[in-house]
Amino acid sequence: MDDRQNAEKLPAGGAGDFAAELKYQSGFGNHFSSEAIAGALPIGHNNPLVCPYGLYAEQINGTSFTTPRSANQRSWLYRIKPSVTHEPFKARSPAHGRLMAEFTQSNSSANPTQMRWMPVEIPDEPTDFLDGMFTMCGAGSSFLRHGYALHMYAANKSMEDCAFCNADGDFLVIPQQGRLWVTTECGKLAVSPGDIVVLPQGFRFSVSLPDGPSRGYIAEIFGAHFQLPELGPIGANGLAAPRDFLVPTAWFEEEPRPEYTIVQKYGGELFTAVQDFSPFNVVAWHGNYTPYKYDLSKFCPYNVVLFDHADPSIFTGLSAPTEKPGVALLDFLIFPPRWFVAEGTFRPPYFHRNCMNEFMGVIHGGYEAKGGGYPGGACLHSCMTPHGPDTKSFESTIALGDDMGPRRESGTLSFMFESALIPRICPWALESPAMDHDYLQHWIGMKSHFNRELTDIK
Ligand SMILES: O=C(O)Cc1cc(O)ccc1O
Ligand SMILES: [Fe+2]
Repeated sequence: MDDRQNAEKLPAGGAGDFAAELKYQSGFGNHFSSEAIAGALPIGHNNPLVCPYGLYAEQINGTSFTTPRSANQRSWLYRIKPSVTHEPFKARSPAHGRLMAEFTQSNSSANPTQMRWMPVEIPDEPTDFLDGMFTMCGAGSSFLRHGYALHMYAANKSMEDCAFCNADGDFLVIPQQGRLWVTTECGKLAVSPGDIVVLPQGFRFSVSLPDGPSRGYIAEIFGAHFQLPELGPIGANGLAAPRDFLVPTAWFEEEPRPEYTIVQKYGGELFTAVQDFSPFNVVAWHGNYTPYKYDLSKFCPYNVVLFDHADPSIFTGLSAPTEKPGVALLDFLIFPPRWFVAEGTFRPPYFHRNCMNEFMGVIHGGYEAKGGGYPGGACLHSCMTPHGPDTKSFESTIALGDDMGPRRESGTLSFMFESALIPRICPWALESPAMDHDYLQHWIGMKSHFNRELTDIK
């Protein structure tokens, strides 16, 4: 339990601190409701002729109107001014240049090589969350509502007088260094390394960096939303529990904001629209389409208790499905601190070739295979590209022989995204100074242990 109790969380800060005052609602996919002023939420009516306090009613739909009820997602926001009250959208100048939402032969590369990137440098020049984001790889198209993009970010300053709105897809953000204070239309979320936050398509949000230098990972999915995985024979409990997902409570600001900019990502390009008020003017809301956060230390891992190595799908925290049962558009797998107890078993991740595509990152500590990993770095093993324990891990595991005993891997937290869609790599990711060109060296020197006399398995 020690990692969970001592989970590295930064102090909450003093009076007036963003995080200290926050209240959340708990649950996954619930029909939530919240009001910042008592009586602001119309009861028994979504769209009254006149809303309480003269608020405007506005619906945000995260699924088509006609999506079956079990998957339908929408919320009603009661706001001081409607979102439409803004100047025309214009292409942002300068253009961003390192974001992609449609992966084609002309803008990105097919490359099956095992790839690893060292931890990303945080820039010296003032850079906010939006400008600090860059796409690493992805597949499919936002326009066709099928695919994903994997981004990283490295930033050092808060977004000011501007909110981001992603029309392309849902973001799942994984801070690795530095807290994120995220203001959304549904309220505020304080997110620390070790937490994740999901910002669904279309919600306006602004990110402050209370710790300055910050970096992390962002997965974006087009045309799907994350769900909790089925538990099958695991039973009714285990892995990520619905009640550990936290949803904000209504918070609003009403002061005029003469030059407030909405930056809309649409087809991977950025557009800006100026308005004279804050988009965070929602006094009350209700619905099941909301941002949410999750503390990864709450994840309850299951695994083998006698022998062999479970497939990593046992670590699925959230899953965005395709139309094929059991085939993910993007699974999010959590590798938390845990016990290794399997007897007579080669415990590190096995040698593997997968029809799926695997992208990994490290939040803290290391990862026991593939030349280790570094916090803030990343690696990609695409469809059918071999990977597995590096020479050193293989030899040292074999050398330990039978008497490994139960061993606790502490102080570690890493994750993997797994997708059926083959990623294309962005040119700036291939040319990045963080690219580890020696990655394959980790498997050099694997020697043959083939011996016709060795007939028993241990
Ligand atoms: O390290 C990896 O690449 C991920 C991974 C984990 C695991 O437990 C088994 C196979 C596998 O590919
Ligand atoms: Fe794998």
